[in-house]
Amino acid sequence: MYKVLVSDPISDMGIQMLYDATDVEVVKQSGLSEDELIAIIGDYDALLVRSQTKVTEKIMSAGTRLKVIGRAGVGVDNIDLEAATKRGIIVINAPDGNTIATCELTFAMMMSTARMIPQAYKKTVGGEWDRKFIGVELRNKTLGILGMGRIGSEVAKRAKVFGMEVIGYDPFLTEERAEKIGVKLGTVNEIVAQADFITVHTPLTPETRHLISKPQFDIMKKGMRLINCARGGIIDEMAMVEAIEQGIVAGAAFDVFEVEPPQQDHPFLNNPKVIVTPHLGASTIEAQENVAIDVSEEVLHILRNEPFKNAVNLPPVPANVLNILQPYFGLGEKIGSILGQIAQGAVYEIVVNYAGDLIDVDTSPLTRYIVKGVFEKQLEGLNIVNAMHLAKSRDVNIVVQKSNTSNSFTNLVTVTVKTKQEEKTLAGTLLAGYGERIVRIDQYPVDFAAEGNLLLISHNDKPGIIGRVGTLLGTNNVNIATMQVGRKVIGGSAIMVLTIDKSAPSNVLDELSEQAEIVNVRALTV
Ligand SMILES: NC(=O)C1=CN([C@@H]2O[C@H](COP(=O)(O)OP(=O)(O)OC[C@H]3O[C@@H](n4cnc5c(N)ncnc54)[C@H](O)[C@@H]3O)[C@@H](O)[C@H]2O)C=CC1
Ligand SMILES: O=C(O)CCC(=O)C(=O)O
Repeated sequence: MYKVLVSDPISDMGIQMLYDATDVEVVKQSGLSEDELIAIIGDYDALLVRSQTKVTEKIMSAGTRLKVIGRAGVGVDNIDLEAATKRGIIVINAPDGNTIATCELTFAMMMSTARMIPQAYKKTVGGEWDRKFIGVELRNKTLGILGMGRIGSEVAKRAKVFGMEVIGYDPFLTEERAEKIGVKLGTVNEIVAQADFITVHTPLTPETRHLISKPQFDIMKKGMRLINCARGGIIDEMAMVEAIEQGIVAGAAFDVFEVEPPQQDHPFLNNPKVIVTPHLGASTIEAQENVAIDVSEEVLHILRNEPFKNAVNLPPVPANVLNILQPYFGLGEKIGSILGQIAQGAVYEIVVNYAGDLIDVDTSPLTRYIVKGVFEKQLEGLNIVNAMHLAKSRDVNIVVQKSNTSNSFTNLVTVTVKTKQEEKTLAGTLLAGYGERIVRIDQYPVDFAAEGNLLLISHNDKPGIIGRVGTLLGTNNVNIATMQVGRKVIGGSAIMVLTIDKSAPSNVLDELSEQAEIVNVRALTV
């Protein structure tokens, strides 16, 4: 039974599939302190959070069973990603579910600051009939958008409908895409100098921290308005207060703060030109359901060892590449696993060669599976998130090669594992109608499906050996399911690959090793 802890308020409707899963127990407990979380996290396989829970390294190290942290939302700045990656904890988010909610809040904030709706509301309910709130129209104004991802692009579309001119900046925004959504491209400073309204939609990173600060306020159009529904700190709060005092900024609307919640004496809170909300961008019924559904689905996939898509601490794999590579993941892992079990000594290099169909795509996700396979019997807590990190931290050199030809195979994955004592090579392919096949061990051609208990016996190709191995296993009640013999030349060295129904006891392995003409015996499980 997998145990999932939900430590922030997350839509019950959205996580219904977790409640419904017969292999999952869900516990909801919000508002825990770090120490309280540390005390209980050891019982859980998954942790689901929004933005309140700060998932620190200490919490993760207490979470000895933790496989996945699910963030029901976009930003993962409340999760220590580096610590998660080191421990092999997969971090997933729900990047699409709250785009519209946040975009619509941004628009509401822009209109509110243009027409001073909250300020007017406050006076009206306070009994004052003040009609001096003269606002500005959005039509014919210039909107600058910093960060043209999901939310920024949706804001741009709506701004166009309101008759605004839109200038955008995003290092990944191409001219073609900008043209398609009717946005002019500009640099941060060009935007700052021209815009009547500016809204930011980037993550908070070292590059975006104080993206708008004193130098930008100095060149801003007087009387402009600013909106931040992304992350506190993208706009320098103190520099903005000064810019309001200097009449540069006529109004601002902030949903997010450098420190949340802000202190009672935060200068925004009693400034009549600043509208504030308590980080409500994603707070719609629809968005909360969407993100909870997305994150629950992914958590279930990860707990059940099924493929998943939104891991934040793994490089993204485009769908077209994933479609090509996914069928090879199992094969790659098995090749790695066999090599990891048969190679004697500490591995210092893994050489992977991709041939045939595989040479045209970025194969690094597949390489992760191979590396994971090599070390899976040696390193506890290893998974595809931390496999490369753990290999590199042990100074293992990973070399990836690609070749056009693959002899008679349409695709071929060949892996060599090097230790101080020896080099071992295995090649595998996906054969139409037959699935994953291992087709070479060292220099020997073979053909078998790597599954269950295997015996690899290196021997000299002499009459009677196969019979003796069969008899010895039979008399010890070890049933042989399949047998393959590979050799290069008659009478030379050869290899025997047996799949057996249960693992052979060590005395049987010793007896096998002692047989004349048998060079070595290696038992493994795949
Ligand atoms: N207030 C709230 O409740 C919510 C806030 N957010 C925040 O909004 C941010 C944006 O969300 P999405 O649009 O879904 O993310 P996204 O990943 O689709 O877009 C972010 C964009 O920022 C761009 N970017 C990164 N560095 C930049 C830089 N130095 N200058 C300009 N652009 C840069 C990226 O290229 C990307 O296109 C999130 O990172 C999150 O922090 C998201 C949802 C709700
Ligand atoms: O969960 C929330 O309400 C915050 C949403 C957010 O900031 C995000 O998704 O990045």
